[in-house]
Amino acid sequence: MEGVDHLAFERNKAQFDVDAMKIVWAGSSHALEVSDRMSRLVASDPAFRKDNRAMLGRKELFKNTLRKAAYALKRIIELRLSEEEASMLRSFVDEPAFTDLHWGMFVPAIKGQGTEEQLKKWLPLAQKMQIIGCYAQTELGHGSNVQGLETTVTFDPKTDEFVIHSPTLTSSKWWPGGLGKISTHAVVYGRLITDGQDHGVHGFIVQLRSLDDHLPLPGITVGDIGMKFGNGAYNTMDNGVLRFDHVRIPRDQMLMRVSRVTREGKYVQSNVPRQLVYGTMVYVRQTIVSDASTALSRAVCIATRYSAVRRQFGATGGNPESQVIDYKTQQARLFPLLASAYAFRFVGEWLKWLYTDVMTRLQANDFSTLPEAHACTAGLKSLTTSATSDGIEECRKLCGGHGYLCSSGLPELFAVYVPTCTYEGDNIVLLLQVARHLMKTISQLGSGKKPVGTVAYMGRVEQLMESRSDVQKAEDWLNPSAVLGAFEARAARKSVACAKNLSKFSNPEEGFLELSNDLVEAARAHCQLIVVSKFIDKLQQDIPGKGVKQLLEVLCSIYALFHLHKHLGDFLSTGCITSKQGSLANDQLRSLYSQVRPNAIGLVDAFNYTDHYLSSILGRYDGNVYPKLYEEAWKDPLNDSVIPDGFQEYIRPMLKQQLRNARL
Ligand SMILES: CCCCCCCC/C=C\CCCCCC(=O)SCCNC(=O)CCNC(=O)[C@H](O)C(C)(C)COP(=O)(O)OP(=O)(O)OC[C@H]1O[C@@H](n2cnc3c(N)ncnc32)[C@H](O)[C@@H]1OP(=O)(O)O
Ligand SMILES: Cc1cc2nc3c(=O)[nH]c(=O)nc-3n(C[C@H](O)[C@H](O)[C@H](O)COP(=O)(O)OP(=O)(O)OC[C@H]3O[C@@H](n4cnc5c(N)ncnc54)[C@H](O)[C@@H]3O)c2cc1C
Repeated sequence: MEGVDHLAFERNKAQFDVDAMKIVWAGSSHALEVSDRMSRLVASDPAFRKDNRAMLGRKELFKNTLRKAAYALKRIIELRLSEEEASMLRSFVDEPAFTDLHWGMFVPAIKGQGTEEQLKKWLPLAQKMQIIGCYAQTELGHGSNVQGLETTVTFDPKTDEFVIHSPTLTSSKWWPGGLGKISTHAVVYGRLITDGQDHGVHGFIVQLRSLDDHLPLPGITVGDIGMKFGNGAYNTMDNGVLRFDHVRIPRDQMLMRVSRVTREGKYVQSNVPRQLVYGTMVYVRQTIVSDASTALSRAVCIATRYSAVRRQFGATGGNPESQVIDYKTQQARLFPLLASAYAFRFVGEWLKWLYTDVMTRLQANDFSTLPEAHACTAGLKSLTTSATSDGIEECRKLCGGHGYLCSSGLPELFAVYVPTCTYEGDNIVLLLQVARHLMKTISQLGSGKKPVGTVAYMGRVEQLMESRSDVQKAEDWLNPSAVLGAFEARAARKSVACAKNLSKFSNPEEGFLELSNDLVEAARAHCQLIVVSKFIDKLQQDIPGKGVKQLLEVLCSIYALFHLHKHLGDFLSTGCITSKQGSLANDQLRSLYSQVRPNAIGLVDAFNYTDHYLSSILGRYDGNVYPKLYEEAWKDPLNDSVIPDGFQEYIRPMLKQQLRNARL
């Protein structure tokens, strides 16, 4: 039935102010107003239709993406949208495109690594999209190991130019988004060589294609690397391959904030740490954490609404069957994901603050918080993207068979999302970076250096090695200090155990390789502690709205106790809690799930997603699932004709032959 809200009875159950929660989710009333306006603008414009993506072939799909990108820019200019509004509009278009890399990496790379002069020259061109850029770092043979890149950039003092060359097949740039077909320019990373000396990896602005006819410039071979996972999905992006054959660029196209090459060919390092060459990755990892909460909340919104619509078993006395959301097993799978979506939102907010703070300090030549920023962005990127990818897949299963249909929105969401576990740093490689930071922190404890920021708890390591949880009844686990105490003790003990084992190796690098599994686990425990503690910090703020804070407290406890239950082995084997306390946490979880149940639909409504953005029949706001699923099936091109192409050609003769054989 059109126009009827099939979920109204669920919405009436909410015990909190959903509109106030929308503001908390968006970050502020202003952010909510802008995102609401931009999402409706996109949803109401047929040019941004996206329900046919899975049916399109690669070329059609790609052309469609280019049309949308050009149209989005036209609308941004016509409507005189601010930078904030434009960025929101692009995100609600919801289609991976070359513009993600242009705005998300090319522009930030120039901003972060360019000199004032370079910013003046390149930023206006990029911001007006008079040039389109990408981020060309990864090579066919080298991705994680950035120091291992092979592309050479050799200074030629005779002409005051750099010569860029791809000396081997494995040095071909491979993967950069937007590179394959569209970018006119790239920030290319290669080994800087002056006077025969290799100075390691640096970034350079390189023009790839003519601004007149879009053909590759001399010496450049460039193309798309081919179809990727899933139909539609990330295939709207032209991930590319690029080779250089002694391509020349002017000296002033080296990004020279960190170090520079003089006219005479002298390599000069500034006082800025060389790791700033990796700055763009830190920036993007930070944004990926907030995006994780968006992707997970989309999947959770679909699975929650559908779980309230779907009924199986339990029809008694003429009553309808039970809503599957009432099954405790469904709640125990779904509600921790709902809690994780909120947890990632708040840790993402905090990480944005940390990043902004580091940037302000860098301007004042204070580089002291850079290692913390690197460890936090790397670790939280890893933790949140792995949990979100697994969470989207769990949401698909929570929707039963219908979750496997493209019209559920979940297969495409998963296919688009899952490479976040790999790009911008493989998740295991990044956790190993966190582990290095933890081991370094522990090794410096003896020197009197006080750990600060997210490793400050290591300063209390002696106390944490001895501490015992004082939880005696299930409700004690609602106390934030009980939860924090357990998570801090577990993280500290896992790191200390690694440090002790490492000290047994005469060669620390050998030890690091040998113990890498334990180190990854220690890093994960540390990152979970950060998420829990930032959720708790968020709850210290003034949060207005009837029942909003109380419900967030419930979600915070669910996030923490779910992970305590999931990693019970860790908590028990490190002796942080007893098995009795572990089972009390589980008892408390059951009660928390019951508190979420009447509020579940309200909590996903608070994400304020339009049906266009969700792109899911199962997650429709009005819950009118079955008639729409039925309608949608008939739209499949296979149903255009009663008898499909190929039947007369292959199946009819086969049937006839089989019938003939049977008669013989
Ligand atoms: C649905 C519609 C919307 C669509 C949404 C799509 C979203 C669009 C956005 C993006 C699209 C996708 C973008 C993907 C782009 C990419 O993938 S770009 C390529 C990214 N590549 C990587 O991330 C490579 C990973 N590897 C590394 O980062 C590093 O090489 C490493 C961290 C593994 C370090 O290797 P190592 O060789 O050990 O390090 P060194 O270089 O020797 O340096 C060691 C010291 O430097 C410190 N350090 C390392 N990284 C950083 C950093 N980033 N910042 C600060 N410091 C850093 C490290 O801690 C060491 O310090 P110490 O010496 O003090 O121990
Ligand atoms: C969709 C997509 C978009 C991308 N976009 C861009 C882009 O715009 N620009 C760009 O430059 N790049 C881009 N990339 C490349 C991406 O950044 C790399 O693929 C990523 O950094 C992982 O590196 P890799 O492929 O070399 O993986 P590998 O390092 O080869 O990983 C393979 C396996 O080895 C393991 N491994 C590697 N090193 C270690 C270690 N030290 N210890 C333990 N295990 C290890 C990994 O965990 C993994 O299991 C993109 C990739 C994808 C998939």
